[in-house]
Amino acid sequence: MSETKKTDTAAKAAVPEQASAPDEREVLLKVENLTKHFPIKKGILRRQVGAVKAVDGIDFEVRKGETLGVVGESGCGKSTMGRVITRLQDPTGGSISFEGQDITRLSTGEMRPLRRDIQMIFQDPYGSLNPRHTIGSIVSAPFRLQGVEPEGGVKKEVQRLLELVGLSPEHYNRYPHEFSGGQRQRIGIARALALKPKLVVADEPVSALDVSIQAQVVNLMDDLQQELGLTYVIIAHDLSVVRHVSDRIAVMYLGKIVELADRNALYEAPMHPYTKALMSAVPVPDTKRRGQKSERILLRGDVPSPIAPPSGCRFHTRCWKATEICRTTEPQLVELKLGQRVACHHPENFADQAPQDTVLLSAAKEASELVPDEVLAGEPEAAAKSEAVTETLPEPATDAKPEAAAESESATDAKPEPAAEETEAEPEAKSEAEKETSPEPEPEPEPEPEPEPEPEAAAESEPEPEPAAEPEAEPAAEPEPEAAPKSPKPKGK
Ligand SMILES: Nc1ncnc2c1ncn2[C@@H]1O[C@H](COP(=O)(O)OP(=O)(O)OP(=O)(O)O)[C@@H](O)[C@H]1O
Repeated sequence: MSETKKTDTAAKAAVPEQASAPDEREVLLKVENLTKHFPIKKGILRRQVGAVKAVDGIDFEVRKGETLGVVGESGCGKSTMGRVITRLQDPTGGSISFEGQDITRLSTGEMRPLRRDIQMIFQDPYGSLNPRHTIGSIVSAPFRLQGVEPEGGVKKEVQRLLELVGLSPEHYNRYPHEFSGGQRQRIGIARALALKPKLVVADEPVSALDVSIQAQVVNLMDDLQQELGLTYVIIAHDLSVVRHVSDRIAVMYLGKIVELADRNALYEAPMHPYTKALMSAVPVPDTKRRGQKSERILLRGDVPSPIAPPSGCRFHTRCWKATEICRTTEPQLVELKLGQRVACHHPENFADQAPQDTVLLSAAKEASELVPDEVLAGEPEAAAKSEAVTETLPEPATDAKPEAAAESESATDAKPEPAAEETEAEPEAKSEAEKETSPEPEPEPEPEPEPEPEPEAAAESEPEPEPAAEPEAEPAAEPEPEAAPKSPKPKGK
């Protein structure tokens, strides 16, 4: 992350103002038109009757040393995207290249050497560590699986890794249940870093943690990035975590990227209405802005089903600016400002892309509501209603579509649930995905299928003696390590 800062500073000196310099760093990961559809099968013959379009044509790239944040509501396909780009799941279509090598269709065996370079950190620090294995065994699994003998021996290296993530080398022989959530996540991070990966995909790395611990883990990841030159893709369901750590942010909605921009551009002038609505969910800690007028955007309605996404722009059913073109024509993700790609016919903070199309869809008039903070503050029910909602920054005047903007003074309930039909989707596929993250106390050591970065899979292959009974050690091994700063360090500061 410091590298980013240095790059930015150098770039600013070299290019004319206003255009933030294009990032010249080498592309590490490139994803083109990536899709992942889970088939829905019915009947005795298990005929395919549809598909959950979890990821439905996304393009992005990640440069060496940068952090790409991926945000979006639950069910928009973030985790699926993470599992597909790490090749824990096979894509349905599109391409993934890592360091210029096409890895889209590599077999398990062909992927094995690349497992060292591409690692994943999982959301659930309780579920992702095998409770029957010691910390030493868990963190050393990648060495065993890859047949790597670190200099000085595995034990010494594991103890060094434990220290690196702020744990004590003495923890080597302890079991996961002896640790707090934050400590467990550190163990997961140590395991992910064991083979010095180039790319780390972190799927909601802190959302299962207590708020007071979240900042410690975020700061740890930040420090490790600087120390080890890591490249991160960090997945989160809201903007408050990724805003501190990301260089660029991709906003996903129903399997698509709707906006991809530098962090600052996204925060200062979001262009997609959905980004704006999401941002209205981020509390504004900035004291300078506290006194200013702010309002919350309440999105109405649920996220539509990824089985049958809406035509045209997928957000049109919940967008307060939607016109006929939004219903009929899918907007492409295009770079409207330098470093800011948006898929919208009527973007915020920019000229309208379809100025001739001015008649709002009737649904748009009720799609959302802007509720001033004062109103919410004064009305308990209104405040309760807006639980899932946010504060938005004072809206910069929308140059395009003033009527639409005016119409947009209406409200929404954010955070809908994924469609119920989804549960019907291909059970085998689902269980495969679950396998990846569930800890499941396996009966006995199984033959190792492949050196997946996947924790349990890795841990399970361990032919270790099981503790006869859960070791009756004192519960919390230790208080959270080192007094880390309470709040995440803003990136680039
Ligand atoms: N293995 C699977 N089989 C069938 N459908 C799946 C599978 N995995 C995910 N899905 C569906 O794909 C869609 C996207 O799910 P995904 O978990 O990627 O979303 P997400 O944005 O990460 O959500 P969350 O933040 O809740 O994890 C959802 O509708 C989900 O039900």
